Formats: sequence, C-alpha cells, structure tokens
Amino acid sequence: MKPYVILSAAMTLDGKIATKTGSSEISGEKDLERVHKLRSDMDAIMVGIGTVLVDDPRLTVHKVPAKKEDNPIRVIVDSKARTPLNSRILNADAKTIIAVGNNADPFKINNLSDKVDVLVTNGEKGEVNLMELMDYLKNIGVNSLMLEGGATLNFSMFNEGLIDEIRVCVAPMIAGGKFAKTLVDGEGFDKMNDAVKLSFKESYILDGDLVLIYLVKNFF
Ligand SMILES: NC(=O)C1=CN([C@@H]2O[C@H](COP(=O)(O)OP(=O)(O)OC[C@H]3O[C@@H](n4cnc5c(N)ncnc54)[C@H](OP(=O)(O)O)[C@@H]3O)[C@@H](O)[C@H]2O)C=CC1
Ligand SMILES: Nc1nc(O)c(N)c(N[C@@H]2O[C@H](COP(=O)(O)O)[C@@H](O)[C@H]2O)n1
Repeated sequence: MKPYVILSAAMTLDGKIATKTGSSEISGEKDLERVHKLRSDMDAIMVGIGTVLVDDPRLTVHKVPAKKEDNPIRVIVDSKARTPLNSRILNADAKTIIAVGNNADPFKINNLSDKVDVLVTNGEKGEVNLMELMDYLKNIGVNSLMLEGGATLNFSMFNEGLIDEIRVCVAPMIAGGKFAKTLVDGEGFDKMNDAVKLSFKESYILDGDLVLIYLVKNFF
C-alpha cells in the first residue's frame, strides 16, 4: 500500500535542480504560488536529508494565504539521523516524521524523538526502506504525497516504482556544471530500455516558466 506520489521540482533548461554550490532559486513567483497551492492540497511532503542539509527548508504553505492546518505532514528520509536539531523542519508549524535506517545512532534518534516522530525502517544496507515508509504513511492516512527531491531520493523513488506523476517547472535558465544536481541522479539505469516511461498530460506557461505534467506509465 502506498500514497499517490507526485514528484514536484524546478529545473533549469539543462535539467539542473541546483548549481554546483547548491544554490536553487529557480521557480518564478507565480510558479512558487502553484507549488504552494499543491502543497496545501497534499497530505504529506517528503525530502531527503541532502536537501535538508543544503536548504534548511520549511516545507510549509507560505507563498499563498494558508492556515496552519493546510500544512502537509513533513517527511524526511534520513538513514543516519543526521537532521540538525536546529532545522526548520523540526519547528511546530507542522507535524514532522523522520524516517531513519536500522543502524542510526540511538542517541541521535532520542534527540530527534524529543521533537518529532521518528520511524525506524529496515533497509538492507541501513538506508531508509522506502517501501516500508510508503506503507507506514498510507496506514496513518496519508493518501497523497508530494516528493520535493532532491536528486538522489528522486532516483530511489523511481527505481522502486513509487512515483505516479511528475510536475516540473522548467525555468528559462542554464546552470551548467557536471557537479550540479539534476532532476534525477543516483545510480541511474543501465539501459534506455529500463528508463522510466512517461505519458504527457499537460503543459502551460507561468510568467516565462514552463510547467510540464507527466504520468508515470511503467509500473512493475
Ligand atoms: N530545484 C528543486 O526543485 C529542488 C532542488 N533540490 C536540491 O537538491 C540538492 C539535494 O539533493 P541530494 O544531494 O541528491 O539529496 P537528497 O535530498 O536526495 O537526499 C539524499 C540522501 O537521502 C538519504 N537516504 C536515505 N535513504 C535513502 C534511500 N532509500 N534512497 C535515497 N536516499 C536515501 C541518503 O543520505 P543518508 O545515507 O545520510 O541517509 C542520501 O544521500 C540540494 O542542492 C537542493 O537544493 C532539492 C529539492 C528540490
Ligand atoms: N518548486 C521549487 N522551485 C524552486 O525554485 C526550488 N528551489 C524548490 N525547492 C524545494 O522547496 C524547498 C524549500 O521550501 P521552503 O520554501 O523552505 O518551504 C527546497 O528544499 C526544495 O525542496 N522548489
């Protein structure tokens, strides 16, 4: 069992979601309003620890008028419980769940547990078991989940067949750089035959940003 998962991201025309230094202000204001309306419609929003460490995101609805109850549950994929204790995702603006692996330091888990919910999962190599996490979320009533990156988590989620839809903003910019993160990094697939197949749904322009919506076709 799993929630319906929408991958949401902004990238430059050359597919980068951040520069090599981690700078990632890509969407224009209108596009950010679109993203935040989507956040308010979703039950939960998920990012990887890489994104938390670089961006210190809030993951709340703050670009359009909203009440505290409009904020989705925040879910962090953090196998070693590295989330800094002063991170903004630990504040009281919304419920937060940190998913860790079974080798995470119990002391770090305890510190995080004082502030938010911590879920210990059983990934084979100590990573967060994403299937187990999806099952847990669905069981607590999360029917829709917005995946907001980053590049490494996006690949794992595709690799495990957990993404249903993609909504991406393509901004009229080129960032370049072989060390800049792209929409999907991770290990990548070996053969193009294994690539995730998509079906085009919709596109439109928001103040120069191109919004593309695709459905994922090949569930296995
Ligand atoms: N433009 C945009 O729309 C967005 C841009 N970004 C940018 O992306 C960058 C961060 O991306 P990235 O560095 O790839 O980090 P991610 O946010 O993708 O986090 C990846 C980390 O999550 C942890 N993790 C635990 N279990 C898993 C698992 N099963 N699969 C995958 N990861 C797992 C790993 O760390 P560990 O082993 O320590 O647990 C891994 O290194 C930042 O620069 C950020 O600004 C991010 C989101 C959106
Ligand atoms: N849609 C979108 N456009 C961009 O240009 C972005 N840089 C991002 N980044 C994602 O949003 C998070 C920040 O959220 P808060 O404003 O702090 O709530 C960031 O961590 C990325 O996940 N998204």
